[in-house]
Amino acid sequence: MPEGTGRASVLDEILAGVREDVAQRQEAVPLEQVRELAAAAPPAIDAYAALRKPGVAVIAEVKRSSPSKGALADIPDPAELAGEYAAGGARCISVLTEGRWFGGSLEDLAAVRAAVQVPVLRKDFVVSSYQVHEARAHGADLVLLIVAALEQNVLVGLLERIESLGMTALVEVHDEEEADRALDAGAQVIGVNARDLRTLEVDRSVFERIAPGLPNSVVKIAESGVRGPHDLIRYASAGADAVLVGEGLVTQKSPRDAVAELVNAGNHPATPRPVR
Ligand SMILES: O=P(O)(O)OC[C@@H](O)[C@@H](O)c1c[nH]c2ccccc12
Repeated sequence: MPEGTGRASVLDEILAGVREDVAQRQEAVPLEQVRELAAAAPPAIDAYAALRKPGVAVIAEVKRSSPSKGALADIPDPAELAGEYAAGGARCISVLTEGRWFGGSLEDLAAVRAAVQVPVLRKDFVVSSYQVHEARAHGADLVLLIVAALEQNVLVGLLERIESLGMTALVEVHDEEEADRALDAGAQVIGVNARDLRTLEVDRSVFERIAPGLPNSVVKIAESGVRGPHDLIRYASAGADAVLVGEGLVTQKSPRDAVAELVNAGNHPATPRPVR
């Protein structure tokens, strides 16, 4: 609990629910069984390589609702939406699998996996290796790890588990201290979230502050707050290899065109390239 507030942060509340839900799923399907399903899944796609290709990558997110905005879009068929995203040129698809606040599920992840060829991210509040095996069993290539939610030793353990299953960890940070922890843990793909998960406030300058301190070998992803091409260009100017976009796409009449517009901006000769 943050000092002096007397109330858990949003992140703490979300994590408490996630722990309950994981415990329930583990009752129903024991770890051993999920491990076997993960081992039997087709191999993960190399997301690091995909995100390092030229041009600013667009990671398009399947997101029904959020703690800050409530309901965003119904999304009756996540596979169809993911297909639209891929047709628009999305380099990667992010699928929220948290149910209580974001309206997602592992079924959404599996449906999206079956519908597209590009890497797929399990976007959730991962706190145990059970969830990492679940991610792989449902076809994930990338798994989000949120530094603010994890003790350092747990972060390191989960990152190793993700890599041991052939997947890539997207390690999310919100300040310099968290960025140092991500690098210490060995993160190769770092997402800077403009939204503070404790307060839900969006500050797009956070990426500009943190990105210059990250090594060139690290894939740098600007997360949240991309409303259109101008935000992508702003993040690209600060060194973003990729942007992760949810609300700005699910609320569009044509998510495919909206992705294509972002991809075009990211490929434009005037858009700054990341330094390698
Ligand atoms: O909808 P936006 O502002 O485009 O944001 C997308 C993504 O960055 C956001 O959904 C997100 C970033 N990190 C998270 C961690 C958990 C849940 C959600 C997120």
